[in-house]
Amino acid sequence: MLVMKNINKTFQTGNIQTHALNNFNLTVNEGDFVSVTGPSGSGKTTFLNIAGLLETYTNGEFTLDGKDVGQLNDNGRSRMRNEKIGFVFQGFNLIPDLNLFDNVDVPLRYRGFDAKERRRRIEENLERVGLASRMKHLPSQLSGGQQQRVAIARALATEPRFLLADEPTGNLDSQMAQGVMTLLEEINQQGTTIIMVTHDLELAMRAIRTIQVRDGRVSELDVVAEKASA
Ligand SMILES: Nc1ncnc2c1ncn2[C@@H]1O[C@H](COP(=O)(O)OP(=O)(O)OP(=O)(O)O)[C@@H](O)[C@H]1O
Repeated sequence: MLVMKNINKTFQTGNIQTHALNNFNLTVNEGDFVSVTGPSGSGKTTFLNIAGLLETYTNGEFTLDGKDVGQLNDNGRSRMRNEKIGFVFQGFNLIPDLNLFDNVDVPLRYRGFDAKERRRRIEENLERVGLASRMKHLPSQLSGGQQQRVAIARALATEPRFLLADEPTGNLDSQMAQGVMTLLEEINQQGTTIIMVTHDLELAMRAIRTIQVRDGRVSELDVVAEKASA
């Protein structure tokens, strides 16, 4: 469970202060699929980076699975991030010289799993995203949608509780975007909590909850959840 209470984030650039988050409040429960929409510059990526422990916040309360994130130092944050969080980005961020197997292996090597366990996780997760038969291919030999699937397999290989996705379909045409969204829904149904930033309202509305960020705060909550239970 992720709880943010009155989170503020101010960036200082020279003399200019930017209040990226202003008393941002959000609770994300285990098993949620939350989509985050809102205008450009409203604070969506800042929120996601704080939620994913990539960035610190200026003040407020943030607890992740009951742990007070504000009490953690850099090492503590990294450990928690490695343990609990997987990321998917708009640009896939695959390593071009490595085949799919080796791309998914990167975070597993980093985490120190033995070769047998790594192989099990790589095969299982490439299977999950429908690319088990392409393990020896390079990213450049795949479509954009397939590359994003590999990035999702890589994120899932460490078995994170939370999958955070920043515009995961932003580089994909509509059909591929729908396919990636369907995959994310399956992953969510299998138990991973997902938070996804997107400009695509149609995709956003497919999530269990849709929130809108405006001027660094949550302005509207649970449109879809209300609709679904109506
Ligand atoms: N490292 C930084 N230094 C200074 N200002 C920043 C930094 N990162 C973000 N900002 C500012 O914080 C505000 C929120 O940015 P953020 O990237 O979170 O918005 P966003 O909603 O994700 O936008 P977009 O939809 O365009 O990606 C913006 O005004 C942005 O310029």
